[in-house]
Amino acid sequence: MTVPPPDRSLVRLLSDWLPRQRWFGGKDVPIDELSIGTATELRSGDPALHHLVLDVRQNGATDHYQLLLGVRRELPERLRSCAIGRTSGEPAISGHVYDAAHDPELSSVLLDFMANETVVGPLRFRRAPGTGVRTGLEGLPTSAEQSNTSLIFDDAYICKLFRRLSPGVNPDLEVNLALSREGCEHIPAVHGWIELDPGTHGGEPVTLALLSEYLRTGTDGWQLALTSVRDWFAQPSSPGPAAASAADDAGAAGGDFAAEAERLGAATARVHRDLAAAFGVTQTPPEVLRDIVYAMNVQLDQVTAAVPELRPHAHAIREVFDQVSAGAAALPFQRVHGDYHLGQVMRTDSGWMLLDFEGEPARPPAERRALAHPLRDVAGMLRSFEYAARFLLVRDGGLPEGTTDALELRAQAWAERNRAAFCDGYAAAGGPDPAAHAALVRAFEFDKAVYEVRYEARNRPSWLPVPLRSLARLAG
Ligand SMILES: Nc1ncnc2c1ncn2[C@@H]1O[C@H](COP(=O)(O)OP(=O)(O)O)[C@@H](O)[C@H]1O
Ligand SMILES: O=P(O)(O)O[C@H]1O[C@H](CO)[C@@H](O[C@H]2O[C@H](CO)[C@@H](O)[C@H](O)[C@H]2O)[C@H](O)[C@H]1O
Repeated sequence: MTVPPPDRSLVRLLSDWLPRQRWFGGKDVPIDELSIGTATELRSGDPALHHLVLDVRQNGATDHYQLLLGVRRELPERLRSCAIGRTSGEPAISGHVYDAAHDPELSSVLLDFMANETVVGPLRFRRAPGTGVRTGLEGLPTSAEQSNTSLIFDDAYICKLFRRLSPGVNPDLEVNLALSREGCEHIPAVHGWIELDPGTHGGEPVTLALLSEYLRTGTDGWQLALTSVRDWFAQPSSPGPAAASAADDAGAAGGDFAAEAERLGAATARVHRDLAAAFGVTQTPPEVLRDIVYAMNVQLDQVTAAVPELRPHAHAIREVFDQVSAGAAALPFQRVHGDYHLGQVMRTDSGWMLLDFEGEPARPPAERRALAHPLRDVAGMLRSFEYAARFLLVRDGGLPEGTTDALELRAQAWAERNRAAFCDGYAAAGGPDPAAHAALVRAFEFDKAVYEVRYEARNRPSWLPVPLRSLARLAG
């Protein structure tokens, strides 16, 4: 017999539960105070559904997280894994409370409200102009490890609930709507969104969720790339000098990804073209690039202080940054993806689709929407080819003794071949040629790798060797 959990106040339960969630951004800092900013009842009865905005104070700053809170008198077995606890003394929210994103009976309310453009308290449910939203569908969260939580409704829609809320319109919604207006073929259609009226605080509505077309025929770029790397690792070794034969054979191996990488490069260039058309291009003076390099150095200092394993590479990284600063010139800046990697793209029947224009989750909102050089995205994807190639080498504590060196060479060959194919596709489709801006791309790559070191140290410590190993190689 299971012993029922003790009754506790909702705020105390949430303070215990929140730091254990993958999407919680402040895991490495203790919570000083948690309070409920807004609570909106979306459905009464048993089960009931409440929308909460949690104000979480850490290190003197307050972040806002949203939570769909389910409340039931009895918690069925299938919902135990998302239990938060049992509340007492809260007349409005009393009973077993849990993360209702995992409860299809409750998540269907979101779709119904978007279809009908319902307004409940400060919450506004919106339908995208010229589209419909089917009702009565139940949503279940994807199994993907994410910074947000996405619910799939009957293979028709995917609804991304932004967990950490930023002020104003979320760039993912803003960019997707703008690209739709440009007729961009490389994004899924937007069907609706949910926003929070800022009320007496003024300002723009805060985006809470984005409802998009579910790409039924889509396969995640990361999974496709990993399959290709696995095939490549499984090929029998070739005779001849190891490095040369590895590089030559990366093309001949089964599951070659290079043609896909090239098409992905072309799709990326076309999305950059549409972003430029939608938001404009600004010629920035050299000082802007020097400011960016300054910010790269600040991040490097912070991450080096927090993650000692980065220290041996810091000097070499700084030299790459300084080189760009010294040769800074005027450059065309525009809106970009901002957190571009293989997990953000899907291969469908009709080609590559780009997802998640939210920018890097750890960066402040203003930085995420800032104009940037499009090669910053290119560098992000180049890092991702490195990640895919190296992931199998460090997974589960690494490979057996003796196998690592040969596979390192193979991993490197796979990464090089696909990085080159991606850059060729990008330049051929009209993007700025990465080869002609090699120093800039290298600096962007190093900056991204430093970001990844912090990201992995905070979120997936067992992955930390992936960016560290490629930094060791890139930094020489
Ligand atoms: N429109 C879509 N159709 C099918 N799957 C999708 C769609 N959008 C996202 N996904 C899946 O969900 C995952 C995470 O989506 P993403 O927008 O990147 O969320 P997050 O910001 O939380 O990382 C993607 O890697 C993809 O597997
Ligand atoms: O997709 P998110 O917006 O949540 O982005 C964050 O998480 C990513 C991992 O899920 C992280 O990406 C890093 O790991 C990927 C493999 O899982 C790899 O393809 C990327 O190149 C690497 O940067 C991303 O940095 C982070 O912001």
